Amino acid sequence: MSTTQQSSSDSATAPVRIAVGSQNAAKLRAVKTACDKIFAPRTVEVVGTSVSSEVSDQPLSDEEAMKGAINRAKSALAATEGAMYGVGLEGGAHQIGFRWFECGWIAVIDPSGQLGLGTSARFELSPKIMRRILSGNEELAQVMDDLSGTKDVRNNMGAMGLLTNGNVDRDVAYAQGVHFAFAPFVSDPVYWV
Ligand SMILES: O=c1[nH]c(=O)c2ncn([C@@H]3O[C@H](COP(=O)(O)OP(=O)(O)OP(=O)(O)O)[C@@H](O)[C@H]3O)c2[nH]1
Repeated sequence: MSTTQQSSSDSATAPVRIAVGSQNAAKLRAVKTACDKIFAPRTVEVVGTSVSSEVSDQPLSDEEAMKGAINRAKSALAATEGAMYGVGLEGGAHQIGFRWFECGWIAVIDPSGQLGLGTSARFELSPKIMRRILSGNEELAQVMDDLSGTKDVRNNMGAMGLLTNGNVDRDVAYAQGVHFAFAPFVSDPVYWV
């Protein structure tokens, strides 16, 4: 076997390394679940790094949450040697009429700078929760920990899990958003160019 054949077959069997801009366990589970499907039968290695989102701890618009996801994806890719993609996930609230909702924004970036964006499904934030977020400098995770009497909801089932009685946990909802953010990289280019 020639050297060229050897190295191309090695790269085809090496794990696909995905850099994630967070060490949040629910976010890492979401990326692993989605990427195992996207890249099957190849093995996927998810590397989580703590990076700054460069937006507020509790984004209050889709635009801000999307920006946070992009910033995280770029920083994760730059920080992780050998990564094929950087992924950023950012939870954020947004207002529609008089009501408030939360969803996760997901950004995927490759070394050429190509960007894909997606979101999880969204859920409604009650006026009781929003009053605390808007008036008290609290982020959603703190309010949910306090109201549920549990600790570290953000890394586990998330507000999504608490509000659906565990039927749609944060990692499950975010995994769908990861699939949508990978769409430009995995679907027929006829839809994009
Ligand atoms: O969309 C969501 N679905 C959920 O089920 C959920 N449960 C808690 N939160 C909270 O929403 C705020 C922004 O999220 P966030 O991405 O900025 O931060 P995070 O602290 O969770 O992770 P990270 O900053 O360590 O990566 C933070 O208070 C999160 O904890 C959720 N958001």
